[in-house]
Amino acid sequence: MKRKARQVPILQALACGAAARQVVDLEEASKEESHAKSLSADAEDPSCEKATPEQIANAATSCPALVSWPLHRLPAQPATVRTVRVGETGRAVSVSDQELAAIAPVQLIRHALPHELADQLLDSLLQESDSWKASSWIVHGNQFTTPRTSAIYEFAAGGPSSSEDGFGKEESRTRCEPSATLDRAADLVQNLVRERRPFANWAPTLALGNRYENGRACVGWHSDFLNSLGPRPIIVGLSLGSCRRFCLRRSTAPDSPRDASKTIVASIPMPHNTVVIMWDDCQEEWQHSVPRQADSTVEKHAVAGLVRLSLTFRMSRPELAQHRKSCHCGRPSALKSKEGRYYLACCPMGTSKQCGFWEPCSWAQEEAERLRQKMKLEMESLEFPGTRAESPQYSHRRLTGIQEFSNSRSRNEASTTWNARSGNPHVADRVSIEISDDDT
Ligand SMILES: O=C(O)CCC(=O)C(=O)O
Ligand SMILES: [Fe+2]
Repeated sequence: MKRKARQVPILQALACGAAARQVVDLEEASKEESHAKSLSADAEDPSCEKATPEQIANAATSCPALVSWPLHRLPAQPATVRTVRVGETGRAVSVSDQELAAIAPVQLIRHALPHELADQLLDSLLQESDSWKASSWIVHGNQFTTPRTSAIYEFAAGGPSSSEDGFGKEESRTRCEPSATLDRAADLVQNLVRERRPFANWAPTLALGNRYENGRACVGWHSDFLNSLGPRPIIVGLSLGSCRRFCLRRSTAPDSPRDASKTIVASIPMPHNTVVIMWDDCQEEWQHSVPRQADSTVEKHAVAGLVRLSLTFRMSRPELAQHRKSCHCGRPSALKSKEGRYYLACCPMGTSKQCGFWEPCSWAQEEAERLRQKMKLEMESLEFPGTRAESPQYSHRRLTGIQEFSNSRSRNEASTTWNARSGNPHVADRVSIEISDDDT
């Protein structure tokens, strides 16, 4: 892969953390969610900035779900799956990585890279990330700074400028040269996707690095910009260093009217060298975040300590440049999606202000539909063990929520079945899913 070096802008990041299967009492799950809401914020939501270390510590103390999470507090042996129902507000269940793929359009890969490579990448990025910068933006006249630092690594020479991706020039995001180690990691990440979706022809052209110094560093609920990626992109996150939680929530009304008032929130501890592939419904229909955590709940890495680094690998599509459209303010507008509709909007960064530009984006709507049909045909032509619905990329559609999963078998049976499939289950292979009546 070729390299470039320069300054770039961007506004998002993602993350993940450790390992654990932990069931959270629903009442506490809701508390945790509301803490997540108040303590972590979207790149566009400055509230992420506001919590002080004391508030974080207090929140963790008053929220058992947060304090009971860390891996080192979990039993050494895999625990059994437990579901707690509290009133009618929802419930939380522990699920395996495979089960998660049946609920959300993501796939987790543990020990994703050869260990030496992951460790080497961590070592080099720990050093390089000293030069990474936080970004700032202005809302209602107030300046906010991201509670993490980041940088762009561009692999493909001649690809579209990151500025078209919301990584705008005016943000002066650090742009770094990918090392040979990162190039190799990018190639392997590409293979991980291609093994699962050969027809997607996915190849990362850039990676956004995020450094989370400690539990206060976070990224709030967001979906990634689609500008240069186009609709329904595949985005792959690699976690290095300490173990933080990577959260997903369904941001659109589910298909089934029965579930319309429900929100599914997955909280995924992701240890060093774990990959999450966000498949092509993920940016459109789900949001992700790396919420704040009390330092005492972050499982440290032997070398990185509390520091977590993430790289999100993305593929730009130069042919989409023709569709670029400027805001009233003259800067590139951002392509976004909400509830299945694509639109272009002003997305101020740096010191610029929101100009109010907004319009539906018909080409993206058509492109999304084209890609959906293409995938459907290609998935059908592939041979999966079992039915098409068994494919991880499709299986989440089969369920309107975890309730089908929960109802379809006894929870203990489910646990046994899935554990048996995944061999000797490790605590890292469990995630927690919450369903609440909270409206996103
Ligand atoms: O650090 C992470 O895993 C999340 C980063 C992220 O959401 C992003 O880069 O857009
Ligand atoms: Fe993101």
